[in-house]
Amino acid sequence: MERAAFALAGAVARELRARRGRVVGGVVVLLVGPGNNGGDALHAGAVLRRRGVDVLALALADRVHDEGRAALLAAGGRVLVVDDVDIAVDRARGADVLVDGILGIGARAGGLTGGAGALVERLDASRDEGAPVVVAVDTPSGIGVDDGSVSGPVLRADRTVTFGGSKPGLVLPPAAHLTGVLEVVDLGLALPDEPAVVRLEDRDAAALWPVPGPDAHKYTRGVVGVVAGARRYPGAAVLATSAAVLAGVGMVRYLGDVGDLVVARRPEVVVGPGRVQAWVFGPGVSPDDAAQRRRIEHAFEGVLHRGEPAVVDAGALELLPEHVPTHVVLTPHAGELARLLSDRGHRVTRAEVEHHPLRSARLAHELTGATVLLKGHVTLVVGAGGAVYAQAAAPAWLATAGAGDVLAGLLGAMLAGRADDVVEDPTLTAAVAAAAALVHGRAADVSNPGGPVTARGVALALPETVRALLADA
Ligand SMILES: NC(=O)C1=CN([C@@H]2O[C@H](COP(=O)(O)OP(=O)(O)OC[C@H]3O[C@@H](n4cnc5c(N)ncnc54)[C@H](O)[C@@H]3O)[C@@H](O)[C@H]2O)[C@@H](O)CC1
Ligand SMILES: Nc1ncnc2c1ncn2[C@@H]1O[C@H](COP(=O)(O)OP(=O)(O)O)[C@@H](O)[C@H]1O
Ligand SMILES: [K+]
Repeated sequence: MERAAFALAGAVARELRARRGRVVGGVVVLLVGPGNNGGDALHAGAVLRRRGVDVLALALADRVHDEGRAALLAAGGRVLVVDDVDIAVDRARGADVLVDGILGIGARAGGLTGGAGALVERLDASRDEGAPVVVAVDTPSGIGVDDGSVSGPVLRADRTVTFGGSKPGLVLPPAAHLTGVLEVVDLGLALPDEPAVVRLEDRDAAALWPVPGPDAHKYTRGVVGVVAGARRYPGAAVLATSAAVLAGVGMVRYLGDVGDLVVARRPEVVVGPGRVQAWVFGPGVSPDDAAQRRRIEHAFEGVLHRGEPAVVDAGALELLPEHVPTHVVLTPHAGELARLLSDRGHRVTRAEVEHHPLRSARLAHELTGATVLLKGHVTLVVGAGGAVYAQAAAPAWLATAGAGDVLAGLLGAMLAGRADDVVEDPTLTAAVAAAAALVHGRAADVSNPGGPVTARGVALALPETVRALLADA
């Protein structure tokens, strides 16, 4: 606990220096709950008090960590037992830094209730320019530590100082939005080898990228077959094929009704059937389009019997066979996932998927056998053996029509390049899908850092994004 408290005090001191230029004379208010999480906050408060910081602990439980409380008082800090929420709000608002030590990994489901819940709700509703910086101890209090669920009020943190190792809830939506900058403090504890939820870094994505060897030719690099678009939605075909071409693949084949347009925009694309190593089904396809429907149903034969990997997006999700291998990747957004689950007897709404994205993606994986990539601000991937990835590299500007078509084409190219590998190693598909989400988000930033992006711009930025990723690895 001592090590945790020192690291936490260090993080708070840095925030004080950033806000006021100096640590001495800063005002820190600790929100203290009943357990060790509150104990960490109190011990950190004692360290800060000895550095000349004015520290007030608001005790939000009948009893708080005895040793921590004694340490803070011995250092000259103050403890106020909260029985009036108005007074607590007033004190908390006067702080430079608020330390959220209400609950950590011991939090039960159901979120913050009582005085703590009321206080947090009031504080979160009044965050303006001058509001205190919030540093969460271990986790923002009240989140679902194992599944990222949010079932009550949570004080959004600017920074979370977490101990021993990251926790699933800190990277899973919706709680991931409440974490702020994540700082992991190594306490030298023995932790399980594999964290339950993985976020790939740039160098992981680089290692997964299908880089052609010196003796490569177009068929060894892989051919991706794209069944997308219709007279009504020709753009989806252009975007999906463009992304596949620009991600780098041996060849892109297009099957559909708008081949002329696709070739006019991307002369590299070959129109018509032939051997492929991986498929992209669905962008811009409506399930009532009989011709595209036939093409997709026919191509699924290859997926089921010849082991061809596939990306199943948008309109093709409704054509998914009952059960498919894990080298099939579904790429729904929350609305499409709600539809897919409802069609299979689990009635859920889009809002329910957004509230419980991990549970929903897991259920879809269990029901279909497919690897499931659920798109959103944090993109989740659930694959073979229940492996979970959570990628959050994308700017919100990426939420624009056609961006999903680009992701489908990009992922199809990656799967075509590693088709044998993903069939041989079922766990690889989810990693490749997570890498595609990472590259997609990075490409949005590369196309126009900090500003609006277009789906076409994201596709055009893929070559530069991949080059930089490989160069830095
Ligand atoms: N486990 C470890 O190895 C370490 C833990 N540390 C700290 O200890 C924390 C965990 O401590 P605890 O296990 O004491 O758990 P917490 O401090 O998270 O809280 C547990 C207490 O809160 C109550 N409680 C739980 N959910 C509640 C809810 N929804 N509403 C009201 N009351 C609720 C419980 O009855 C219990 O009294 C970590 O988050 C971290 O800050 C650190 O000191 C470092 C090492
Ligand atoms: N708030 C957000 N922040 C970052 N990325 C987002 C956000 N919302 C959506 N995205 C991403 O934008 C893309 C949108 O895809 P999708 O919903 O399929 O759109 P479309 O079908 O029009 O192409 C997905 O890759 C998704 O992960
Ligand atoms: K906390």
